[in-house]
Amino acid sequence: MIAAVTLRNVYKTYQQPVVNDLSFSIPAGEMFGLLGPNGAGKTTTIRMLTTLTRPTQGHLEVAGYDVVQQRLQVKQQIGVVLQQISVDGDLSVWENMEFHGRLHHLPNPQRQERIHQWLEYVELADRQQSPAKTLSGGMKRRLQIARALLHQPQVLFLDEPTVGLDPQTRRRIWEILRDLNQQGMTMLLTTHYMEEAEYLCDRIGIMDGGKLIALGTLPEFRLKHGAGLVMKQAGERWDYQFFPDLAEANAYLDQQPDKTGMMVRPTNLEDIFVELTGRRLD
Ligand SMILES: Nc1ncnc2c1ncn2[C@@H]1O[C@H](COP(=O)(O)OP(=O)(O)OP(=O)(O)O)[C@@H](O)[C@H]1O
Repeated sequence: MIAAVTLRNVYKTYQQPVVNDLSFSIPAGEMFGLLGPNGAGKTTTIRMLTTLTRPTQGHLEVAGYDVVQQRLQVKQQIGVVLQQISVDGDLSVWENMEFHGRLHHLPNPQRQERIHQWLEYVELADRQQSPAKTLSGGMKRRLQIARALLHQPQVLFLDEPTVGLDPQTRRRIWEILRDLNQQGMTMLLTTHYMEEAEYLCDRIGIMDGGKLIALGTLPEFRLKHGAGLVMKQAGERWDYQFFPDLAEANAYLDQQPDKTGMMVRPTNLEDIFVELTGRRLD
């Protein structure tokens, strides 16, 4: 399998290391999620991969190009959806697309065709003349996604794509991302929503304090840490006990003479994060 994204021993240091010896790769076609709490180093990792900031040390490759030595080629191969909504509010939806298309030197009539195609795809065709500032948060995010796809990138980077959106709008964005991935788009997204990583991502890298502390699929994590969980309320906090599966967790609960404040449920990513770090994601 060809790697679409590779990081080898990557560091970024400001006053202190914020990305600390990061190594992983993403095969072409994969939807990869970087999960971690605020300040874990996820945005900095995306900023390095998308040429927005240089690594202090280490090797980064995207679509076969060296991110430091071949910035221009990398920029042509990537689409980027940043956390801050970066559409120009005074320009219309169409003009935002047009501006991006011209930046990427897309010739006409191809540029017009693609703008039509992607605005249809994200269901913004009927708003193409509206100033972008009049769009809802979810629509602006969809415009960012359409714009990022205009020059047909091989890899799409999304930093917290659904942060601040209501659950219904979040679902809509998830469907778009999933569909794009099914069409073959490689994606790296960062999130601190465990449901987002669970729902969307083939593989998940868990980051904390600039380091990758776990890497795998959710079933792999469950196999390693236990797929069944018994939670027991202990005053203000909950004690967690992991079991290989739900049946064993239930069997354990059945044996307890006093089941007050105890419950059984399947293990999720947040539980695994807590198990690994002793803290919650938020
Ligand atoms: N330009 C900068 N100068 C100094 N420190 C920075 C800079 N950019 C980021 N940091 C620090 O690096 C650390 C990691 O930040 P980063 O934004 O990568 O984390 P994150 O996991 O993406 O969190 P969030 O979800 O809040 O964006 C933080 O402590 C942040 O304050």
